[in-house]
Amino acid sequence: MTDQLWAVLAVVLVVLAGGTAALTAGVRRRRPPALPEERPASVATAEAPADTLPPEVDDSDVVVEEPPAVETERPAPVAGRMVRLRERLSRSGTIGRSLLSILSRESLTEEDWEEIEETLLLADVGIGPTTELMDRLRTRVQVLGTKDAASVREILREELLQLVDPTMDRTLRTAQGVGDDGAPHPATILVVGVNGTGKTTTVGKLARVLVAEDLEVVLGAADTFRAAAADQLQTWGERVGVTTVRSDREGADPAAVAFDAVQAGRTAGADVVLVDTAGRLQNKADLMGELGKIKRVISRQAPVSEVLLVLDATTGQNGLRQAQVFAEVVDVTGIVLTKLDGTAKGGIVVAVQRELGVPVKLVGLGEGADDLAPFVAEDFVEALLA
Ligand SMILES: Nc1nc2c(ncn2[C@@H]2O[C@H](COP(=O)(O)OP(=O)(O)OP(=O)(O)O)[C@@H](O)[C@H]2O)c(=O)[nH]1
Repeated sequence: MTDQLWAVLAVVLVVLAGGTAALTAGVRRRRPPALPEERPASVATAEAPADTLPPEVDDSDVVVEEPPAVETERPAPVAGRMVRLRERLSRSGTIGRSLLSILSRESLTEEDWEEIEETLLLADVGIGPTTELMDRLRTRVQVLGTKDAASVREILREELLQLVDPTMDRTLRTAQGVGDDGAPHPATILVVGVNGTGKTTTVGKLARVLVAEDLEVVLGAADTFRAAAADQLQTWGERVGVTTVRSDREGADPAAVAFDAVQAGRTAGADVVLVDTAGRLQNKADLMGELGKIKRVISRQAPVSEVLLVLDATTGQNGLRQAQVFAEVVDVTGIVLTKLDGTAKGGIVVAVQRELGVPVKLVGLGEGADDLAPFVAEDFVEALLA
């Protein structure tokens, strides 16, 4: 009898213990969900000041890497870089030189015009701008009485310039702003684009452009997808005495790095915070989620001043499609066209501006540290005709 009693007791205990475990597991699984990112402004203010990290963002592994106290490089002056690097555009110049030689022929046949069209399309100018330019050239060449070389060149220069659009505002927004509390905050520049387009290199070169203009810069290595990208960026920064905010953990939250970079910039009284991002394109929703979150989190401390989209000029129409995806996801304010030194497809400048309605602000003209130039429409067209 006693044995039976003990057995019943044991069964009751086992059942009770199992029930408790199940309950505990249930509680663990039913933890309250993380706070939604988008909350009404009033609630967000009540729960956390605007300049603190949102609870869903963990920055415990983000570090601020001060540059070592060594002698730093002085980057090359920025003004006139496009003129100085003009010979790097010699391949792009094929388009200008070809057009010039065709237009200079005694009388132009339909075949000549077809050749002009082909030249423009091969240089990636795009169908719309090509048709437009041809119409204008036909009219102007007809009106032109004598066909001296100088007048043909001048007509072509004017028409190409109109296509590249010298009226677009290409200035980088690098001025500090003032917050609601009256405190200054740095300009923040988010750099987006597909991996391999030269994004990290561009952020490094852009830091040098800004340092050459005597601006205080902080870098944010929010491309946490590839740990080497942070090392690469830090090296760029160290060369010119610029601090890099980064995480050593691959896959760390990019928004946390971006937030801490802007915070470090504010604390240091920096003029500009440059944030490199990963921008993986395998899924538009992911991209939108990641870049949207980075932008929102940065905005808690300072509005995003610029979103620069880095595009590889050698990728032509494919690059253009990538650009469109990014433009649908974030408000791109400027384009950086890299590797323009290695391509005859300089017409992409026109095509991308037309497609996105956003100006090309900077161009990459080589692998050297100071081979990034502010884009000047007049200098570009002159280089095409040189
Ligand atoms: N010729 C030339 N090469 C360039 C230019 N800009 C970048 N590159 C090269 O392009 C390669 C890729 O550059 P990265 O900066 O590593 O590319 P990324 O887009 O940052 O790639 P992830 O870091 O993987 O995102 C490097 O070898 C650069 O030197 C340019 O304007 N001209």
